[in-house]
Amino acid sequence: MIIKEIRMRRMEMRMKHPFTTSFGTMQDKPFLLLEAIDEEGNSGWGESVAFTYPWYAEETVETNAHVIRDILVPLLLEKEINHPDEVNELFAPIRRNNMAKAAIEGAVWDLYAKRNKQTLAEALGGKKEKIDVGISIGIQDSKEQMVETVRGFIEQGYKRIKMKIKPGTDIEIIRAVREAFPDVPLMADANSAYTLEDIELLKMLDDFDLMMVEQPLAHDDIIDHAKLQEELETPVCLDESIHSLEDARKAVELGSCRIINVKIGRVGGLTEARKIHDYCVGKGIALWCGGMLEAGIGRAHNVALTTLPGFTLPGDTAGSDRYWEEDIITPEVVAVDGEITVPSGYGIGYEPDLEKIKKYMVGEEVFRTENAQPNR
Ligand SMILES: O=C(O)CCC(=O)C1=CC=C[C@@H](O)[C@@H]1C(=O)O
Ligand SMILES: [Mg+2]
Repeated sequence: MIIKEIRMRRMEMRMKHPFTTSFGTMQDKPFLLLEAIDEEGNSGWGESVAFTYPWYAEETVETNAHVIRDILVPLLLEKEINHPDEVNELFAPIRRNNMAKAAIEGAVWDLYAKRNKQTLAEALGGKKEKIDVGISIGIQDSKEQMVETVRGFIEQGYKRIKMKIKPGTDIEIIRAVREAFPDVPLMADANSAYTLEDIELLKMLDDFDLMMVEQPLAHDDIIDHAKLQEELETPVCLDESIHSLEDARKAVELGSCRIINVKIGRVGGLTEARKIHDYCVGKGIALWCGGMLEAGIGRAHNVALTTLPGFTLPGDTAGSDRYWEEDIITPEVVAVDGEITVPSGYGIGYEPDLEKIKKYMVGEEVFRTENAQPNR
């Protein structure tokens, strides 16, 4: 296939509820939607997960727009692509900027699967027809509010509860939830809010039978996490520290984690995510698919990735209705009793809703050969 045109739409959507982590709170979500169009006029769709502020990673909507427009599009337009893995190779000379790369690469994966009359899950090698999903709950105003919020999601059938924690909002709130729900699969995500000086506090997490503690230490660390994992019974799960297969290999060899949260945008795309999957399966490292508060296109990619066999733990891909009054795909992603049925439609399997996309679009750039930016 030849990519003849790439459309980059700037979107602005507002989540139903604010989402608070150890970094802060967000509710408005500007993001970029990517559409890749081939020589036959077929379209594939991808979504950038970069936020407007570089608190989770170094990328932003603006850095993504620049790198996509000025660097990645010129590398891809008019190229003969036989398999989406070639996009990963084409982009390899560009350092990092993984969320920008993943947004475009995801559109090519969707296009490839559609041309091959496959679901994206099949194109990736996934076999599951349903995926188990959990829910990620932001920091709440009180432990009572957290307990009630958790109760609501347990009643909806979500298979695992992920709570955000930070110093001062950790042990007591986990204790309250564990006492209220002794058997619920429970985990905590610290988003790097602690250091090894907090090791005595972190060891207290072992009292609550957590599935894991996610990224307790620095966002770019694997050394201190290895020291922490030696002291902790609770499995450490890495998120922000893992940007590539190489990062995963080093973390596993050092013993920095027993679980990895794979996010397509953080690792640079589905090809790299699949490499991490294949490596971790061989090493007995459990995987789950993290979320970045995606709209429907990104959510659809997460569903497809989670069909791979090594994704053995419920991820953060909740239903569209958890985030949006209305999503930009039809049908929306629906979780029933903590399960999402993998769509049977070709590619991502959900139809981009062009009316809704237009409604939330605030800008668009169209790249074709005659006006693609020169590669600086
Ligand atoms: O519901 C989701 O999409 C998961 C949201 C979530 O937990 C996160 C999104 C983005 C950054 C973090 O705060 C956090 C995570 O680290 O997984
Ligand atoms: Mg995380």
